[in-house]
Amino acid sequence: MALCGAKKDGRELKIYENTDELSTDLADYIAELSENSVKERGVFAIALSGGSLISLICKLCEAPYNKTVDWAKWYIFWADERVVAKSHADSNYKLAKDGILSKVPVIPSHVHSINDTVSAEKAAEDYEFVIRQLVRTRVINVSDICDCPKFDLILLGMGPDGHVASLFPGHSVLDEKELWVTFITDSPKPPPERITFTLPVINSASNVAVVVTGGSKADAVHLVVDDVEPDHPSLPAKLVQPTKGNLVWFLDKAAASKLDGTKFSE
Ligand SMILES: O=C1O[C@H](COP(=O)(O)O)[C@@H](O)[C@H](O)[C@H]1O
Repeated sequence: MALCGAKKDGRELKIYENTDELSTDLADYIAELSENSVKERGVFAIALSGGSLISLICKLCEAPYNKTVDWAKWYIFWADERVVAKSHADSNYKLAKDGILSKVPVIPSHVHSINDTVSAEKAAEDYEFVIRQLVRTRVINVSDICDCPKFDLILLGMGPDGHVASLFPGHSVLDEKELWVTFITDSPKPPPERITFTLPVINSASNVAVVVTGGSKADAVHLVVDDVEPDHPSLPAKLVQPTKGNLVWFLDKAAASKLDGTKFSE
């Protein structure tokens, strides 16, 4: 059961004793959003991240979710991707394919990975083009307040430096306002070439979940959630603030260990 503490800035915090409890609740959360979205729109457009997130959502491959989730209605995207071959160990697509997508009955044509045969710049352009086509046909919903897609759910991890997707602290792409998908060639975390959703796209989603585990991220969680040094040079995770959507942070106790006096109730 989560030890929950409401926090400011519209962030709901869910804190768990361990990653096993977190994974179970996260699977429930995703399954419920999927069910609601399929009821309302007939489809579920979800964007994944890479890294530790994938092992934390693996329970979706197990009972009851493997049978109860309407996998054929899922359209799958990546909030960020490393520009490497899809078969490369660094590929976020490969991580999700091996960990989840190969184990559940998603429709292969609904899985929208990047073009891995072109430059980072072209891969970002191509990916935005694909998303624009799917917005036109409303497979992906559209924001009613800005020119942005409105994903049903974007799942993000966070690095110890506060990066989310491939939006790194102090990087100029944090200021991108027009593009939906952009690229970097100087990622401080290898590999250097990546594509990423921009902040306007992340902040237009109906639901955003930031999933963070481990003591190595406790300082960053504290800086972001407790809003330490409000004028601190932008920590990307702090800039994740959906305009109209819901924002939930899933934390294990280790990641939450440096939060200021949060009161928890079971
Ligand atoms: O490089 C990346 O890092 C972040 C965080 O990864 P984690 O293993 O520390 O959870 C990840 O969310 C992103 O998708 C990935 O490309």
